[in-house]
Amino acid sequence: MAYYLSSSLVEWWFHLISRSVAALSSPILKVLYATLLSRLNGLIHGIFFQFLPPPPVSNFSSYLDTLSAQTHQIANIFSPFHHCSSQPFFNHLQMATLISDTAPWKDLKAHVAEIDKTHLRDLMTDTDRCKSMMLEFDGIFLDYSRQRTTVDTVSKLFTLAEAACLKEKINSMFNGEHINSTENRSVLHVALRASKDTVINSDGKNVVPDVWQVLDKIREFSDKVRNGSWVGATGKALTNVIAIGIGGSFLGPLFVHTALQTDPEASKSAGGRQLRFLANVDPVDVARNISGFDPETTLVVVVSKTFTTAETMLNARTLREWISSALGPQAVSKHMVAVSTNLKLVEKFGIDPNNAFAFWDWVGGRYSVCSAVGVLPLSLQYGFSVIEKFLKGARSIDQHFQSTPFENNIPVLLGLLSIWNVSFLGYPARAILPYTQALEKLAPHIQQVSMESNGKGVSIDGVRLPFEAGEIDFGEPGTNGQHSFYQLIHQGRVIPCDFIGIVKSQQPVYLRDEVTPEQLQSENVASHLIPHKTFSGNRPSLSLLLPSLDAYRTGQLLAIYEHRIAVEGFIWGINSFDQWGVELGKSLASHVRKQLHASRKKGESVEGFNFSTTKLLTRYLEASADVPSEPTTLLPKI
Ligand SMILES: O=P(O)(O)OC[C@H]1O[C@H](O)[C@H](O)[C@@H](O)[C@@H]1O
Repeated sequence: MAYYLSSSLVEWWFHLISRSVAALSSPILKVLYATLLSRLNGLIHGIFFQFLPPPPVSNFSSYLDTLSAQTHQIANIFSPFHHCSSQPFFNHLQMATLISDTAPWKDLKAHVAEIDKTHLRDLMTDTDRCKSMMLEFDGIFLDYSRQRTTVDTVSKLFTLAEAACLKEKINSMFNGEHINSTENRSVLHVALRASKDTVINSDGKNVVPDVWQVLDKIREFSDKVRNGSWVGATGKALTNVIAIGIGGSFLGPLFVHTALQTDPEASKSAGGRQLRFLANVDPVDVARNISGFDPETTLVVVVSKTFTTAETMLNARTLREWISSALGPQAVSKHMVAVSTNLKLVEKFGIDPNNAFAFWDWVGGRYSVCSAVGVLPLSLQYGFSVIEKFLKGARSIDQHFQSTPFENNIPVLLGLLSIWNVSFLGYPARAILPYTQALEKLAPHIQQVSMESNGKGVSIDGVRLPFEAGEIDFGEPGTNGQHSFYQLIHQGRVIPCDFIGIVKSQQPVYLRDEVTPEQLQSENVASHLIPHKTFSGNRPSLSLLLPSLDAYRTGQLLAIYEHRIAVEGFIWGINSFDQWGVELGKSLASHVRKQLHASRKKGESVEGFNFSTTKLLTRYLEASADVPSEPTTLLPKI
């Protein structure tokens, strides 16, 4: 206990040092101040070693690592040449300078006036420019020549990346440093898809063996369920799966499931099986999910990182009731399994810990599809070997992202272009437009990954941002979107578009050309209609062309977007890996729930809310006076 307490104190001390040194503008003052602080630092470590009990053996080497790293950091302050360091300490140091205060940011601001003099129509005639804005990796082709950028813009964006220490931040992520500083965690979703022989350390421990232990357990369990050696309480095979989860425990797996459903290999492998997702707390979602399913042949997977999320826990209790009322309470152990980082709560809920699949706090919810969160339900549906290909696809992009120079690095380029559009050209939204119905759930998933990650108002150091970070993501598969919101994109607001094309469709159908001679005749447009039929153009877009869409390519697409979003956050200097706004929402919702309960059960009046909320709650309570105050055991049904 004393060790942990003192260790936290030391952590806090270093945080203080880094922030206070960073606050000084003069380099000479920095050096003098750092000298003084390093002396004090020595004193603190002396006290730590002499008067406190030794730290536990397992933590001792990591403590020594920290100590040596910190000594190195203090020494580094004396170097006038340091700018970016992979040490988290320097993240504090340089993040205290907002990116918007740097010369490359100001240079890009000034550059906008030059770009405003250009038109995409003309930029597109410069073949050399266009060629320089096309690249390929592993069959994936990126063309960003339709962005409102010149070669000069792109080079200025690389200079901005340097000022933001992008390379060092990417390395810090892969090295398992605690870049999610407000939650004091590493960010290692890349470890979830690493090959068995890779070493990725978090807090001095290689996490890859743990990852593979769970993957092997999933392979074994999903094989048993699929081949009928794991059966339900009445001896019947479990051919249906309902995965309960919300947010990151839902959107990613749903996106991958939708992408694979019509892929020939995956759909063959899923033959006779069904996978559904239950997310919404609205009982309508329960009714839809259990409709046509028999508890005898259904396996329920409860997916929750925390195992406390109100919606998921309510739905889990409802489906536990669905199973036990039909098959008896003892059936739960055969029909319910769980995925969580909180195995204690899983057991408390009544799920056998042997049937729980772990993941770790260094996996953010919205980055968890490659953990058991996605891999378990998807392997039950498609077989582990198909899902392993999905992991391999994501891994190929991880390697590309980590090792490719920025000029040819797809996620880096995409991230920098987003920064250009949002922070310099002032286009805050982005449309994600995949030309395949199989990517129907890509935009909803990316909405969470992007908007929950980068929708922040302060820098990673807690300084209020003088610019708006984050972007508004939305989308729909083409051609559906064309018949819906493309009008606004053509002639209304400017919304940069990601066009995602798939060369070889999952379900190819080739029709004869249907163009009619009438369409080819020139139109005699009436003069009053001419302004309505005029398109000013100059609207940025980019094209990402994938050779096909199978499990491997789906993994690649996922990782491209995940890393692109991280790049944006790294440049803006924010923490893309926490979500305090959502946490606030959760606690506000819990106040409302408590109030509704107290009003219904004890007739308490609505108190402690503002006028509007009080009015709405009172009105709702009056209008729903027939709702029983005691929980009902009736299950929703269609
Ligand atoms: O997986 P859980 O712990 O149930 O959390 C589900 C979701 O809860 C919140 O909405 C978080 O902001 C999401 O990031 C998370 O994915």
